[in-house]
Amino acid sequence: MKQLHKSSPTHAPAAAAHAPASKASKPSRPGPRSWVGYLLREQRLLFVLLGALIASSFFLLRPYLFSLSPSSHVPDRRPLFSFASHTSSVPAGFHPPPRRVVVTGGAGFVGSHLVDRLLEQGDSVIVVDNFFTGRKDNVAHHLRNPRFELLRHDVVEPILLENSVLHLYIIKSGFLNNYYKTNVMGTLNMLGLAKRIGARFLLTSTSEVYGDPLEHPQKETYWGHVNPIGVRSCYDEGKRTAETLTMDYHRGGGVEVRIARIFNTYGPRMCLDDGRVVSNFVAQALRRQPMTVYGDGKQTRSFQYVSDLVAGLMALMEGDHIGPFNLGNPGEFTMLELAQVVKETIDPMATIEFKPNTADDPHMRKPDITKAKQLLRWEPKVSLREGLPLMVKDFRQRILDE
Ligand SMILES: O=c1ccn([C@@H]2O[C@H](COP(=O)(O)OP(=O)(O)O[C@H]3OC[C@@H](O)[C@H](O)[C@H]3O)[C@@H](O)[C@H]2O)c(=O)[nH]1
Repeated sequence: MKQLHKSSPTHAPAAAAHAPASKASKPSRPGPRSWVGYLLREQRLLFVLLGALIASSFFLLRPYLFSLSPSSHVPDRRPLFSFASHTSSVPAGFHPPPRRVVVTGGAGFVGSHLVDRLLEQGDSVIVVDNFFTGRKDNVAHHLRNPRFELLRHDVVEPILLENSVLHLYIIKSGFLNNYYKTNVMGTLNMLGLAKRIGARFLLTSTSEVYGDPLEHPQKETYWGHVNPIGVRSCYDEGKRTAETLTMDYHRGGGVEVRIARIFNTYGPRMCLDDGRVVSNFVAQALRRQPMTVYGDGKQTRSFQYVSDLVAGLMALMEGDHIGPFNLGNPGEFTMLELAQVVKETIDPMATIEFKPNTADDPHMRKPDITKAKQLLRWEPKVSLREGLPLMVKDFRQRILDE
């Protein structure tokens, strides 16, 4: 622009010399031919084309320039999973820039399924995982995808990243000493990140917040029955604190948050040896070992297939409601009934073996999902008998590969 202005004085006398003649010989409104003549004289056409080129380059390059600029920390307040192009206010053909979603624990069982879904819908995903229980194999099929990044990092330490944050961490039993610290410090660090960059934050909480419930089935309004100093407290109290922190950052810090309370979930990619009941029974039956039933086996749980959970998490992120929402399958089974389903699915000759139960084990658990049905329009679709064979296929392959 400056160069164009600078060059104008050198041409000014020539332009002035032509002005009276054209005024005298032509009517006040110049016709098309005079415009053509005007443009062709003294390389004016060149300047017009140059101007058009600069303007169009600016608009074409603008999204890239903004995304590269370190000063572009403009809070992105649009929903994380935006279907904005479907709304009437957006011009047809316009596609919003894809989102960058951070999934902590994204190489884990649930996390990796969520990552599949996010990439499928066009988002870019940064997986942050410390690989304590997550496995590179779970996301290996994305390693060549330019919209996928994998970072080895423990969320207990702060991390500097940009754009949308989706917080998911699933930690297996066996790292009990780290539970509370990870739940609290990890949540705090990720909430800090979400606050700094104005991103939406999803906390994957758990049905464990209800403890050994005195209300059955459990509604989100139930405050729970938790032993604060018991062996499970590092997990259930850790998640309860994580919920508290999340609401605190929402109320005090204006962070846009969502909370899911996840009930027992199973499916392909579960850790073979995470100690959970479905993975234990399936792996034991496949290895022709007795299925270990803890206690009298009459305690109940409700088992949800992983694709149903992912659909619920997506609906929660896309929706306008903070939650908490119970995400689980209300189908309720005793552990003896579960053992029977596994037996029928894998091996009719499978046996069971009773073992002492762990302390404070909840006697029953079943989600009331009325709230999620009404507000998220979500409910699980896959029954235990439909979902279990899909998990067994994956487990059989991995056990064969051992
Ligand atoms: O081999 C086993 C393992 C477990 N069990 C029993 O199966 C029941 C379920 O135990 P799991 O360890 O699978 O799961 P829990 O219900 O204790 O916790 C689970 O609940 C909700 C999730 O958020 C948690 O991540 C998950 O650990 C318990 O009653 C347990 O005693 C067995 O009978 N045999």
